[in-house]
Amino acid sequence: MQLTLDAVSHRYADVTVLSDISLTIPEGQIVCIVGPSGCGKSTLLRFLGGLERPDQGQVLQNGPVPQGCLNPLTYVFQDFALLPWRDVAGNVSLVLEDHGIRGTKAAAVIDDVLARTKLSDFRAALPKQLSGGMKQRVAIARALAVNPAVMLMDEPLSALDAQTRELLMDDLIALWTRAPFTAVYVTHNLSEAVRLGHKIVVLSRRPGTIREIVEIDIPLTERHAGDPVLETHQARLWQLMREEAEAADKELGHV
Ligand SMILES: Nc1ncnc2c1ncn2[C@@H]1O[C@H](COP(=O)(O)OP(=O)(O)OP(=O)(O)O)[C@@H](O)[C@H]1O
Repeated sequence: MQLTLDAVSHRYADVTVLSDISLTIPEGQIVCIVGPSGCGKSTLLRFLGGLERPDQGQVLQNGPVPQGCLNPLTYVFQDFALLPWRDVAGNVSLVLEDHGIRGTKAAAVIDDVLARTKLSDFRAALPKQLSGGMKQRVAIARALAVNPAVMLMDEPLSALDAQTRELLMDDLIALWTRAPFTAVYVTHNLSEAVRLGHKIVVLSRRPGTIREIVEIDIPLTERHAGDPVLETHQARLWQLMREEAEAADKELGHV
């Protein structure tokens, strides 16, 4: 399934948050969204997920959902959002129970997603026994269990330390390579964006408009830290972000 934002604008009271955003999220691609704090990235994600509706413009879903899809638009949050009293398998099972899937059918899905996220040996662990990286793996396993059409990821790695982030990025790339998924991935971290994004959308300061879309056509498996092409892309993104931050700073200086 492909998602399209068509001329989306939105205000909260007297604050215009987003202005005239038109964007396509193609099936099988990871689209990263970067931009200064408060420019409307999470708001955009809520519109894409149908949690809120924009004042103007539309969010369109085109094409069929994957076979066996239980929840077409599934979120992965920064804070993992796991139930502390349920073990790893129980947290994944919850989303299946919501759809009436139990017993051997549920067990097969749980086994599959835990294997894909390297959690098979931790199925009986409680969240408090897991590191941050492992908790986020559980959240990703839970998202995969519903076989979503699009994963909406709101800064999924930003609560993790740098080494864990690297490992999780490798895991996401391995998951995508095995079975390409569609994702919208909000991040502040430009090195994450150039490692994971097929397309990187740079939003301006509030009201968020599309400043530039950077496409990177290097296969995800060939993107390595320190790659000069990726560093050039990252430098370009930083230049754009810096201009926005400086402009925001100057505006505040005039208040
Ligand atoms: N429900 C709401 N009611 C009123 N204002 C809101 C609401 N949700 C968001 N805002 C405002 O809209 C603006 C954009 O918020 P949003 O969280 O989408 O930005 P963001 O780019 O994700 O920010 P950050 O990078 O800091 O996470 C902010 O000024 C925020 O205060």
